[in-house]
Amino acid sequence: MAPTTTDHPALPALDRLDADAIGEALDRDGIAMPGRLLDPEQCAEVVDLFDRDEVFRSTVDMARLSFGAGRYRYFADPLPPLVQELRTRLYPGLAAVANRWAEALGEDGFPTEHDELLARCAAVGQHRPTPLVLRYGPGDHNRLHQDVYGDLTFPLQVLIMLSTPDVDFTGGESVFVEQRPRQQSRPVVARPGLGEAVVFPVRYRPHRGARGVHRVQMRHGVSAVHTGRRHVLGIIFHDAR
Ligand SMILES: O=C(O)CCC(=O)C(=O)O
Ligand SMILES: [Fe+2]
Repeated sequence: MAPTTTDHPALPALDRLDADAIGEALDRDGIAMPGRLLDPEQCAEVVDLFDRDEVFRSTVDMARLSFGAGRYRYFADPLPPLVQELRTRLYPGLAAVANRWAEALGEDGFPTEHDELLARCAAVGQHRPTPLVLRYGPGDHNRLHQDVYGDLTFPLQVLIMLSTPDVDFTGGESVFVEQRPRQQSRPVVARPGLGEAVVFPVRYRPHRGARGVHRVQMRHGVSAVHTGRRHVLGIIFHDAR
């Protein structure tokens, strides 16, 4: 079992996360930026994993699938300890937000602990881990998409920037597009710094409008990297079919 203590020295920032503030930012802005979760050495550690074939279960050439351009790799089980700990410890606070959303939308809720979510995924045939690392070079980009991997979708995900914007790369903004019923799309752009996280909806979030609560759909992607290399760690909480 990976450590799940709340005082693990490797990730002190996780102890300071404020789930209420994250929920408020998501409701207001569509995304939340809770600050730096990984220090520069930890970012470098995850980037270095990218070239180690044995820690990944599969690799996607984004151009081949018309997803954009660049490469990403899904970690194999067991996840590297840092990734495992991020996924396990980020989950409970986000589950509180997810459950508030589920209630607003009249949907089924989610368990309070991540291992229980994984058990539910396994029960519907979703066994394969979804955390991934993405690498983009000049011209590479990621088309707007939603990270759905089966019937069971946990509604929030997290990306962590592993490179330093304007130093390691230029361009490559994280782009989010919201779609409300009968409205034009709303773009949101994030430029997380090294080690910083962005929390965002996988598919949609509830919004209370004049006619009651409705779903605001969201897709995310990345604008073209102009120069250098951009690495990102993606933490998706449900497993894949
Ligand atoms: O590279 C990014 O900023 C986004 C990566 C992505 O699609 C994800 O984390 O799900
Ligand atoms: Fe994604």
